[in-house]
Amino acid sequence: MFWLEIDVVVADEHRDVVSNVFFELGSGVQEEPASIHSGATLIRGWFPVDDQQPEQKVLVIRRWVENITGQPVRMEVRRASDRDWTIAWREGLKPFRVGERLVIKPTWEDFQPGAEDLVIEIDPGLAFGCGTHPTTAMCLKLLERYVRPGMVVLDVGTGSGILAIAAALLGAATVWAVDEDPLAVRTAGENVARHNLTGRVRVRSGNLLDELSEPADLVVANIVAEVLTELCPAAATALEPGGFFIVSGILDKREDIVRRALAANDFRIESRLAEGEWVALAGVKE
Ligand SMILES: C[S@@+](CC[C@H](N)C(=O)[O-])C[C@H]1O[C@@H](n2cnc3c(N)ncnc32)[C@H](O)[C@@H]1O
Repeated sequence: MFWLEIDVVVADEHRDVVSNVFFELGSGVQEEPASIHSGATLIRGWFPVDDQQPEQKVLVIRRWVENITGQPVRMEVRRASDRDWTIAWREGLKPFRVGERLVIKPTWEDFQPGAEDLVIEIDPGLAFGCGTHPTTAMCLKLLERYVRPGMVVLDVGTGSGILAIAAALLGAATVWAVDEDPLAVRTAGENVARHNLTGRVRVRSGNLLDELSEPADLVVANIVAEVLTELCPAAATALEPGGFFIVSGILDKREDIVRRALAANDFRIESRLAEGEWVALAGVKE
């Protein structure tokens, strides 16, 4: 594993959202005015990457940033010396509640649960998904609303595994947790094992949508809008009529393209949550 130092210049209006995404992708973040571009900010982050797959990490980061800015961005990428940015970041993270019953507890913090609480002990490690990002929190709330005991759930882009673990704690019989990033697959596997859920939550690389051996009752994906639209046809095939597709990672200005792709694949939108610029939708397969 090594670190990449990445600079990106964005208009000031996008500064907070891009910084937040850098943070959630496991990076420390520095911001400074980009002097040659008035009204623009240079955002610098340090990202841990797998030795085999640096280009993939850069591609994921680029997708996120361009999804926010709505246009191609110039990114400068350098290899950086080791530094443990995760330590300062970890200190800020405390147990917190999402929805009615779910509690997110960082592994290194203490928490006394109530009788009804479902505690997700998470170490995001090098993957997205410590629960603080609005898109993750909204997916958790929608899972609470839609997961029923015995369901087969597919979590596409599992990151830290947080949504897959939540689905299992909410009663899903089988959860497939998949990600194209090998660091996420490793981190999710560790988080699932910590909950003794390895029998019910199966972590795999890839997206599995095309090769699932049994129909799913619910698919959840917290990925940028463009990727969600690409996933819609396969999600429609994986789900029986009446099945649910929960999607987030959608900026409000991109909501239209996701709604269109859902409608084109016979999903009727049943729930919409919004927080800041982010949107989550739940569709039912007709
Ligand atoms: C924003 S993170 C979501 C993590 C977690 N599910 C959450 O809600 O906090 C998106 C994840 O999707 C993965 N990903 C992106 N495109 C994918 C695809 N086409 N198939 C599988 N995984 C994908 C990324 O590697 C990343 O781990």
